[in-house]
Amino acid sequence: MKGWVEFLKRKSDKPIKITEVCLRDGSHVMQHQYTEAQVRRVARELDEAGMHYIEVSHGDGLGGSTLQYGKSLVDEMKLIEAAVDECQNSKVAVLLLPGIGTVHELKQAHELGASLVRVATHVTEADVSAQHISMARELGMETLGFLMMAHMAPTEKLVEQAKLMESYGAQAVYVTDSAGALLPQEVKEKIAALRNSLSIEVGFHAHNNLSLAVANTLTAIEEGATRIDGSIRCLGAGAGNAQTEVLLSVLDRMGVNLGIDIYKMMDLAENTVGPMIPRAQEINRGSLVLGYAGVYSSFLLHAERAGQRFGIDSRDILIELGKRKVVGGQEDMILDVAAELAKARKLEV
Ligand SMILES: CC[C@H](O)CC(=O)C(=O)O
Ligand SMILES: [Mn+2]
Repeated sequence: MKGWVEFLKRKSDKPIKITEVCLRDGSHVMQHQYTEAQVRRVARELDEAGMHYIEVSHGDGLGGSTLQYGKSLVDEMKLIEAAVDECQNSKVAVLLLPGIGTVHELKQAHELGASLVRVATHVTEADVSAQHISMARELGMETLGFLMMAHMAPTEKLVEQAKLMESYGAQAVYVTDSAGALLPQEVKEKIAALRNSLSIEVGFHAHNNLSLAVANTLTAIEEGATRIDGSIRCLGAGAGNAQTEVLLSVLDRMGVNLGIDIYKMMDLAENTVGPMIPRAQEINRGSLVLGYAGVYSSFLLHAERAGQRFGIDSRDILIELGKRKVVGGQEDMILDVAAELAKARKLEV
């Protein structure tokens, strides 16, 4: 494996940095009901294990605690403050989706000790991140761009959008595989294109809907991605992310030691996070079909309801929605598609 490590060094001179997202992406799974005690314990144990960054926010980012996105049990600012309080070395990160979170919340999180922000937009809408990226830089925060649903844009478009984020001041841009739909070859192509076109770091955020999260993350690293996300025990939306303790174990076997204690991560997964999760994170029919169709997890329930109403298999609805490249906020399309499919089938009979 020495060859692999040498190969990686040629791809990037920057060290790989891991962001643990269970306290943010996992908030979706916890239905935003994290208690302060849970956040304190997870943050403390991650810190003791040597985790580089710990992301803490509502699942939909700062300001996400609303009726529309799900109310948090505990104000996320309180949770951010608690995580900062527990961390001696790990840095606390936050997620911000312009339109959901505002500069006001960003300043508040920064005052409480969050030192890194990822400003997230749909993969074709980087232009809405300009103000938030520049404000975060003014605050002195590490500021990274996060291009969600990356499978929906051709590579040239992704590069164009990442360049916009770079021009606004982002210090890295992530390829975010929100639906867990990217295939290894696509990850390779997208990360390589960004590495060749940007002068900043490139990151990768995987989801495990097609059981490819760890494999895709290794491919991203091989292509020079240095900002990497994982969720311990797969505690992230849908089928979860690259399982952090598994990814770290594989990297260690490959000769890449990131200074994070693997035994401590395994124990944290087993004794702390496992018992906290409402039900085991698995790739069930729902998460699989979301990855297969390439649509947001918020569409699943609506598609199932529409399927029942129109007598159509919800998988057919989701696949058609994927083909039409629907984005979050276009949930009204679900009924249209279901009605169209039902009509077409009646005509066929
Ligand atoms: C809605 C925000 C989303 O959970 C961000 C993210 O982690 C992703 O797109 O994968
Ligand atoms: Mn995610």
